[in-house]
Amino acid sequence: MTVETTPLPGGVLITPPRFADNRGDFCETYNAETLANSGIDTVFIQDNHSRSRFVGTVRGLHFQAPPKAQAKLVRVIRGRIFDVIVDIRVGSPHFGQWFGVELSEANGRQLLVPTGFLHGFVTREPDTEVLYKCSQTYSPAHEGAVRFDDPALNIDWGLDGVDAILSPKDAAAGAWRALNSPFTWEQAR
Ligand SMILES: Cc1cn([C@H]2C[C@H](O)[C@@H](COP(=O)(O)OP(=O)(O)O[C@H]3O[C@@H](C)C(=O)[C@@H](O)[C@H]3O)O2)c(=O)[nH]c1=O
Repeated sequence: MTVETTPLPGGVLITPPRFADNRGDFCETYNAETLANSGIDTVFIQDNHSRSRFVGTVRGLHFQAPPKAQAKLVRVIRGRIFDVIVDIRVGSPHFGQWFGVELSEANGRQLLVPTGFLHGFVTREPDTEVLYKCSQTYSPAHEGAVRFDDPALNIDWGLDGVDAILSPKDAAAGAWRALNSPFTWEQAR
């Protein structure tokens, strides 16, 4: 398993090995023990699967507030996404900074999204399917969102002229400057 840090401490890229033979290939997509050996001991209690029909579908930027804050382990089983995290831990030296990476069926990469981050992605292929594990269950009462294209965040989604497709909820998401983040850097350390 390859474990790579990202410019945002806590955000980690994980690539489990694939073993190919004449039948195809095999991969352990999740192994708690292997992850723990790399210092990742997050307990995941919910699995999600989203399917997006069109290129340019944006889901995000989302978080859940404590006590329902979620860490997520994100991967793609069909197609491609550009997956984005934003540090919203007040007092963090990286507060307001974003990091994005392509996750695809082909590259088998997984992004660990820690608590204290916004998360969102844009699809780069039609019929893209994303699987992710969550460390907390879904709680609409604790949900928060920030507009994905807020100029203050200046995220390069790579849309290249493609119109973003959003849920009504995401289209109505608030501005970055209006976010009252419930996360602090101190708690995260
Ligand atoms: C996220 C979620 C949604 N739902 C329901 C609510 C709604 O009817 C439908 C679609 O929900 P949403 O529009 O919130 O789905 P979506 O926009 O895909 O939301 C997800 O986006 C990505 C980026 C994340 O990081 C996730 O944590 C989650 O926020 O599914 C659940 O039942 N459980 C869940 O865990």
